[in-house]
Amino acid sequence: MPALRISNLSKSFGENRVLDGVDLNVEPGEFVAVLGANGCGKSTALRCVVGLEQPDSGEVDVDGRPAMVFQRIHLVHRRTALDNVCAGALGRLPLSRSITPRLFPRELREEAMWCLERVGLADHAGERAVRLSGGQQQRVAIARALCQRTNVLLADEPVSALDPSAAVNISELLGRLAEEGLAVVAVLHQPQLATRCAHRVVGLSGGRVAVDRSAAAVSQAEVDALYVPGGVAV
Ligand SMILES: Nc1ncnc2c1ncn2[C@@H]1O[C@H](COP(=O)(O)OP(=O)(O)OP(=O)(O)O)[C@@H](O)[C@H]1O
Repeated sequence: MPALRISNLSKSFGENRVLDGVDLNVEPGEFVAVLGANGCGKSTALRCVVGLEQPDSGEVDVDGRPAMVFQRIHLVHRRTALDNVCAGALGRLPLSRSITPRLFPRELREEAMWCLERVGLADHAGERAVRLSGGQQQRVAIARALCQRTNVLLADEPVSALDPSAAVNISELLGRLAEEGLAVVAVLHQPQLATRCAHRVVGLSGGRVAVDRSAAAVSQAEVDALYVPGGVAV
């Protein structure tokens, strides 16, 4: 059964019909990269999934609550990596345990440590976020999303602010997390990273899914057509 099911999703901003019947199913264990030209609605689609936008019509079914990471990494800079990851659990902690990080329960700290291990950053747990590199900060943000105990991880341009090597590392990490059982959907602006690291490539164009293929099968012409103004995949 899909961990994420998007059916006939439509969304307009005024006269601008951004999404016009988007369908997408993502299974546990799958890493789907979403491609498409600027303004084609990639972020809007993800934002509809997490509830940051209200769709006009269509349905979104998620197994549990989705978690999302962004291009701009919103960490509390003066706190440690571990405290930032613990913050992923704030939604399920009683207020009295969440006001100050010193009150984070021991079990939560252990869970957060495990999340840091999964993203390969356990040895930086005690470091303040501000001292970490961009790639390391994005790992912390991903660990924080894992600490939300999500089954569906969404990432909106998670590597756009990173240098090429960090971008590959984070994309490969998303692939590994999918292989551990998460459903992962990431908006990428680098088609070559999508075909290298994702299992499936979905291209949006004209408000719809124009390409939906395994990363191994998608052609360069199909990808190129997504970036032609008004273009439709070949
Ligand atoms: N809150 C909003 N109000 C009005 N228009 C919006 C709003 N959010 C997005 N849009 C418009 O919807 C369209 C799709 O935006 P969206 O950010 O989803 O595109 P995108 O594919 O993620 O683009 P990019 O690759 O540039 O990030 C754009 O024309 C954008 O200006």
